[in-house]
Amino acid sequence: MRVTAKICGLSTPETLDAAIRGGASHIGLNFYAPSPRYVSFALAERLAARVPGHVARVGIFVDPDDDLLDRAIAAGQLDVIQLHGATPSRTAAIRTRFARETWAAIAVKTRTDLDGARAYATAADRLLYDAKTPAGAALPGGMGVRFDWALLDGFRHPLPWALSGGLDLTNVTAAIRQTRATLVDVSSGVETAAGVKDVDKITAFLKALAA
Ligand SMILES: O=C(O)c1ccccc1N[C@@H]1O[C@H](COP(=O)(O)O)[C@@H](O)[C@H]1O
Repeated sequence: MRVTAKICGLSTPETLDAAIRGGASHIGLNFYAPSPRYVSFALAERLAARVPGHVARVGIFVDPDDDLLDRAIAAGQLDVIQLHGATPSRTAAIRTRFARETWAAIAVKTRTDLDGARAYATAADRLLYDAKTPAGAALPGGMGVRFDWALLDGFRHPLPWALSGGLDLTNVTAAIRQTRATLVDVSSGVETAAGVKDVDKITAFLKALAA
């Protein structure tokens, strides 16, 4: 079973290049202003220009308006829109309007949260199961929180999916073995501090997938 990875929240050429060199299938550019991984349109444009055609550029958004999406898609040459906090109807509208592969992030803590994924079956192209961050947390993702992967046991996925939330070098192999994920997504697990990606951590994480 081949497993691919999205390295999310990249904001420097060095770490972006490490993700590409290491074989990431997707790279993520974060357009949520409160995030420590936020990239301006100008930076997104410079980073996107370094990404070869076989690597998909994913934009991360939290309930974005159309203007932000317009500008970010152009700047980041985005192939994929990753939505946090968007309702199924808004997700479907974005997918139709922008004609991009669209991922719905599902914030998971309980089986009921997971069941909520079904509402996106005709709205999105892929589900990103991510851990629900604590009430009052500054961000809806990117906080290194993981959910109980056993919740995925026997779940009938309504769409292709990816596993996210608190993954790192120490747990990604077990996560794949347990969930049978074929696409994993990591952000804080390849950082030395919030928003500071690390070339060696990115390289080691991607190497673990190839082993
Ligand atoms: O990373 C962020 O700052 C962020 C902000 C707003 C929404 C999502 C965000 N990150 C996404 O969260 C998941 C998991 O991150 P982690 O590996 O647990 O740190 C990942 O998909 C990021 O795209």
